[in-house]
Amino acid sequence: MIPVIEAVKIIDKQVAPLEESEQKSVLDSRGQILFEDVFAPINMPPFRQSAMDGYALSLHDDTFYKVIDEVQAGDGHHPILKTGEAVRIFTGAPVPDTANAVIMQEKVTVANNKIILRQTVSTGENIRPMGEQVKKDNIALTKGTKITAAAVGYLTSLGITKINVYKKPSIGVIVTGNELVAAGSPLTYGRIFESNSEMLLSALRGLGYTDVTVQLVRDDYAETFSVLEKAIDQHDLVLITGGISVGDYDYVGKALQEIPVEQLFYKVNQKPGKPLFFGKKKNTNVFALPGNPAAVLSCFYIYVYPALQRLSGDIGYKIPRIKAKSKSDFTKKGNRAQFLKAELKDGEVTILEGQSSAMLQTFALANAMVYIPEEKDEVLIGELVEVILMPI
Ligand SMILES: Nc1nc2c(c(=O)[nH]1)N[C@H]1C(S)=C(S)[C@@H](COP(=O)(O)OP(=O)(O)OC[C@H]3O[C@@H](n4cnc5c(N)ncnc54)[C@H](O)[C@@H]3O)O[C@H]1N2
Ligand code: MOO
Repeated sequence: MIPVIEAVKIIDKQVAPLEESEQKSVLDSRGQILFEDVFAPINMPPFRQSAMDGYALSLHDDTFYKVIDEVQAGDGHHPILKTGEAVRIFTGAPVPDTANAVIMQEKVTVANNKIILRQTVSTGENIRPMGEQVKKDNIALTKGTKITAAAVGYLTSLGITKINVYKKPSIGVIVTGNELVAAGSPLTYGRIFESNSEMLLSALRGLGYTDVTVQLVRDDYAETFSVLEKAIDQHDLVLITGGISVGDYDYVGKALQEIPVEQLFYKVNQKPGKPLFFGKKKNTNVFALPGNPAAVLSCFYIYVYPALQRLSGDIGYKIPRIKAKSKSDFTKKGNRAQFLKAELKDGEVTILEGQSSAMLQTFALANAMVYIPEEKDEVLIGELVEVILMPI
C-alpha cells in the first residue's frame, strides 16, 4: 500500500503526452493543447486602427483643425491630411498614414467643418499600432498552450481556421460483475443496476473525452482476460471498475498480471479507493478502480482525469486545491487518507453526511472534496482544510 502523494507522483512520472496530433477546426479545439507553435499569417491589428469615435489629426500647435473627410470602420478609403487637418473617424476604422493622433469626439467642439480641441493630445493617442498584438510571421501561440475561448477568438482574428492539437486519448471502459443489470431492464433479487459506466461516460464527455467504448464483463476469468487484453491493445487508456479486490471472483488483478500489464502501484492508503491499480502495457495506461461507485468517481477525479490531461498534452495539469474554513467537524477512523464529499459555498466547506464508498447519494450533492491526509485524525469546526475542486 502506498501513500496518496506517492501514487500521484507515479502517475505524473509515468504518463507522458501521446506524441500524436490531430488537425481540428479552431472552434472545435477548445480545451485541447497546441501540438506546435502557431505563426501569425497577418499583423494584428492589420492596419493602424482607431480606438475611439472622434477625429484623426495631423497634429500642429494650434487647437483649430479643419475637417476634410471621413473614414468609417471597414473603409478602404485613405485620405491624405496636411498639418492642421482632421478627418472624422470611428472606432475600428483605419487611421490615415498622415494622421498621428485620434481625439475622442467628447473632447472637441465642432463648428461647421472645423473642430476646436478642448484638451491636449499626444502623438499616437488612441491609435492601435499595426501588429500591436502580434506581428506577421511571429509566433501567435506556442506549443503547449491550452485552447480557451479567448484563444479561439484570437486565432480566428488572425484568419486561422485549423490547428494541430494533441490527439485526445481513446478510452476503453470495462465494468465487471455478475450482479450488474442495465437500467431499464427488470431488477431481480440480488442484482443491481449497472451505473459506473454511465457515470464515467458522463464525466468523460463533460470533460471533453468522447472517444470512449464501454464493455461489460461477467465474473469469469477467461472472459475477463480476453476482453481486457483486447481493450488494452486498442486504447490509449483503459479504465476498469470492480473485481480488483481479494474476493474469489475478483479476476481483474490476475488477468492484468497474466496479460501482462506492468504494475506501477496497487493499493493506495486512502478511503475511498484502497484497491486502486495503475499499470502500463507498452503505451497503454491501465487503471483498475474498485467497483464501489463513489470510490470509482473519487479515483477518477483524483488520478484518472489528471492522467488523461497529461496524455492530451496538458503536462502541467494539477487538480485545483484551495484552503477553506470547515463548517463541520469530522473524526477519521483508521489511518487511511480520506477524500470526503463536501459542499463548498461562499468560501466555507461543509462535509456531507454519508461518506461510504458505495454511496452516490451524497456525491450527487457534492461540488468539492475535503482531503484529510494520513497523519491527521480529525477536523474541527473553523479549521482551515484542504479542499479539492472537482472538475464537474
Ligand atoms: N476481504 C476484503 N474485502 C474487501 C476489501 C478488503 O481489503 N478485504 N476491500 C474493500 C474495499 S475498500 C473495496 S473499495 C471493495 C472493492 O472491491 P472490487 O474492486 O473487487 O469491486 P466489486 O467487489 O466488484 O464491487 C464493489 C461494489 O460495487 C458494486 N459495483 C461494481 N461494479 C458496479 C457497477 N458497474 N455499477 C454499480 N455498482 C457496481 C458491486 O456490486 C459491489 O457492491 O472491496 C472491499 N472488500
Ligand atoms: O477503498 Mo473502498 O473504496 O474504501 O470502500
